[in-house]
Amino acid sequence: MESIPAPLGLPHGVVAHRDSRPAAAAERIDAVDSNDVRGPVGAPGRIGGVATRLSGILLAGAADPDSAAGESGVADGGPGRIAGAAGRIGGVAGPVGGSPIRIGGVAARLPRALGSGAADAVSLDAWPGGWRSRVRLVVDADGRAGVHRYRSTEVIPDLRCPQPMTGAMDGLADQRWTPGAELVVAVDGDGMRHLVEIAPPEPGSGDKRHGRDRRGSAARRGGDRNSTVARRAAAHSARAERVVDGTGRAVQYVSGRRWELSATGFWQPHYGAAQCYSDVIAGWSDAAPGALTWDLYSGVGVFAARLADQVGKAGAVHAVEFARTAVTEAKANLRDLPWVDSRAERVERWIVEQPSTAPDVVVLDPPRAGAGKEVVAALTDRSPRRIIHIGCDPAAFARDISLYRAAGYQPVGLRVFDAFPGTHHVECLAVLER
Ligand SMILES: C[S@@+](CC[C@H](N)C(=O)[O-])C[C@H]1O[C@@H](n2cnc3c(N)ncnc32)[C@H](O)[C@@H]1O
Repeated sequence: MESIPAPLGLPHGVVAHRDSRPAAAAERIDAVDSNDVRGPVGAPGRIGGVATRLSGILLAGAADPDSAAGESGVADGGPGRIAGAAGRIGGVAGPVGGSPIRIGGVAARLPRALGSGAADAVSLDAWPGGWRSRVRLVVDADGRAGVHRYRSTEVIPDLRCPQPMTGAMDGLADQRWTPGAELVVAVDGDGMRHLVEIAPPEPGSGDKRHGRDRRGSAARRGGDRNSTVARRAAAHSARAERVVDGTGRAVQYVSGRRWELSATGFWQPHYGAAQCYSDVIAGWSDAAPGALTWDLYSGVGVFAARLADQVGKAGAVHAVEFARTAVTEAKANLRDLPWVDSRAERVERWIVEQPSTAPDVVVLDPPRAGAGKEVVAALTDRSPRRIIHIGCDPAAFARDISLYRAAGYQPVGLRVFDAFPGTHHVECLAVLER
């Protein structure tokens, strides 16, 4: 287990009120009041319960690979607060008020739950004004941009939020948009803001988000992997996009390499995350020249590029991603690295078709619900020397790690990043070996 000191003193002193819960990574949080940030708009529940629940989920998830993500079976720990600034993940200062329950406990318990040593829990850099480079908004019947009320389709036309990067939301509240549309705001690596309006879904297109209260059963359980994927696919399918600001083509940089991608495509939302994770991965992977490596759930190939640098042209990187646009963009952005093979396939289908030849290093960065049993089983059957697994939901992450452990892999390094300040999500990265 490597040991890297945790930087303290985040500029964002995020303290949650006891009468709210922390927002999820994709959720907007309520307006800042001095040092306080409230949870998602209209969310019930108590903050102390959330911290306890998270810890419980980690422990339950690690112990039981079948345990469901979400809130089931974990006790509410009563009132408490998540500590601010120095008390965040990996911090040493105590909580600001009352209870010892704090998010730092999550990081402290994570390695125990995973059977590893102490986590190196650090924060991504933050600058005053916000960390979020990607924001997705909805438009209400009156054409006002806003966000959904927690677990509801009701649109709250209030854009005050401390998360977005400076300037990202400028002017949006003053304009009227197409009712039922979505707005994507992306601030790219050149500091350019791109604003894209995505047309409302066609009636009967399969996108139920505007017709169904998200308090439905799947949402209540946290959503299952397939329904989430299907819903997102439907949400993105064949909806006209209108570029309102910028070019609609975001330019991003990682380790001196330039990417150009659709502003509505996936990029790590914290402006510093792609570089940060890619550095951790490059440090851990240590792939030899000529080695075979896989980048699963590869997006536009940010991690594939780092693996490609290590294995060189005598090696191979298989990058697997199901979003066709992202794969087209990966091919274009990595065209000088022809030993990267970018494929538009579902990981769960692709992986079972691979020969038993052991890859040297495999990087997995699945969506929030995690990789799951089938993928982990197929992967561990092929006995890679090293697996690097990434997840922003500690519960799903712990469940996946427990699956690796059951297959004989152990975490030998673990990093936790507070990549979504003001939310209960943290980015967890583990490197595992047999
Ligand atoms: C968390 S993102 C990571 C992307 C990339 N690693 C990065 O850092 O930019 C997860 C990616 O997995 C893709 N994805 C989700 N489910 C998938 C599946 N079943 N098979 C292949 N790709 C999938 C999504 O489209 C998304 O690009």
